[in-house]
Amino acid sequence: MSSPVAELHMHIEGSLEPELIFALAERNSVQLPYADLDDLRSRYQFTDLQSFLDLYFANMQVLRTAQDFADLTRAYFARASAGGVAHVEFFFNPQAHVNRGVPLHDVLDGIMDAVSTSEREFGLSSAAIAAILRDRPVHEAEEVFSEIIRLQTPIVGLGLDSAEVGNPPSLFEDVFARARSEGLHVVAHAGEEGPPEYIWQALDLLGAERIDHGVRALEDPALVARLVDEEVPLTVCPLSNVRLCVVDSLSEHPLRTMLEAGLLVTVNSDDPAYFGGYVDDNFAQLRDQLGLTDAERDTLARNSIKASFASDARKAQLLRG
Ligand SMILES: Nc1ncnc2[nH]cnc12
Ligand SMILES: [Zn+2]
Repeated sequence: MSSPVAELHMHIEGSLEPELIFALAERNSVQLPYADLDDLRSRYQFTDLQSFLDLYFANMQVLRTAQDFADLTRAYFARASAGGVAHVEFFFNPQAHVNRGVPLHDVLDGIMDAVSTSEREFGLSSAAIAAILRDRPVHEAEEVFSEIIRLQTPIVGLGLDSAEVGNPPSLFEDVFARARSEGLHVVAHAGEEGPPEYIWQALDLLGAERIDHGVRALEDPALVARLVDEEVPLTVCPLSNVRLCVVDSLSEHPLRTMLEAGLLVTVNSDDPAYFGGYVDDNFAQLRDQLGLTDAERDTLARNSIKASFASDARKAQLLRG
């Protein structure tokens, strides 16, 4: 029996499986531009982050009600738990829903309803991180964040995602400062497609406690030294990196190099419905294609628990297995 894992980098909207897209389209009378499931699946071929984001945002149009968000979140919890995930901190993109007319409280009610029962229903502790769309105007981020706070939503943190290049962390200093002053954890996607400079900014300007992806840190030895020294976790997503052409293949993935450099690396699924698998699939394919050993898997599992925002008591429980 392998040790339990915490998943720290996944987007709940990225767990929207093709079957659920069709079921929700039917439930909500949404006309899909796909003939059938095969037609939809044939589009899951990406050349870069933006080509994926276009489909990701298009498909989430089927999410309309609090029940839809609760069903989506519970479907992910069930699948993650079956794959050995014992704790999850997941992203959701409030702007992506509010901007197309879904009331924020419906998004939050649905997601938080699933979070509130995850331990009882799935044996999985869970927490939600609101992620800001970095390719949208800064004022929009500030407005949606204010509303989340006004509604006293029990999120655990604020994150930053979407199209990276040309949208540096520096733009969002103020909203991240507010999040920290509200006592929230802060994390940011950086160094996926964007340069190491964006990782420096995420650390220095946003106060990011974890870097999501961060694979391009390897291009900057001074940055690697800092990340090692300060034990900043990197939430790496191997299958995502292959599917978005960040790396050429899993066998060439820098995960082992990162571990050997002393970085606090974790393995995550990012958008599992789009990238060919959940956390357990990532580990299985790393074993088969990168030769990941059981000892390396255990290190990665322990890293994920250490890097989580779970309470010390919950961390100790998870580490005991
Ligand atoms: N891999 C990723 N990078 C940036 N934004 C995202 N949103 C969903 N998946 C993402
Ligand atoms: Zn991501």
